Amino acid sequence: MTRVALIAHDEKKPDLIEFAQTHEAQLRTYELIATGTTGKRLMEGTDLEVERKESGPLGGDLMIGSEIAEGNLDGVVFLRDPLRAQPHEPDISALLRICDVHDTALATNLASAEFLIEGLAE
Ligand SMILES: O=C(CO)COP(=O)(O)O
Repeated sequence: MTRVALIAHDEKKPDLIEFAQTHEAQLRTYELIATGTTGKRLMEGTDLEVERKESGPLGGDLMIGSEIAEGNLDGVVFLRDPLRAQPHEPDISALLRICDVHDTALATNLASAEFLIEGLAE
């Protein structure tokens, strides 16, 4: 089954929830994983089942990166906050890097997330 990670920084969580609501039918056909707070908010805001990892600052980005390294993920939607520094910036860079190492589809804004979610359906 297609497996997709959904992650958003705090300022971008409302955008991700709205995106998930809009694409809920499509997302339901995927296995979903998320960092801790993002996963909680997704399950509160939609009827989607989401496997939750640790919160990002506590290692959640690295846990998702490790799934990529193991070949378990088909795509990542990661709505980063481009305007605020994050304390776990090295973990974020590691996740982005491992996506490129394994050629895993990665969307870091809503416009590309639309393509990713639709593209994986094909
Ligand atoms: O910090 C994050 C990604 O870098 C997201 O973590 P949360 O989903 O726990 O807020």
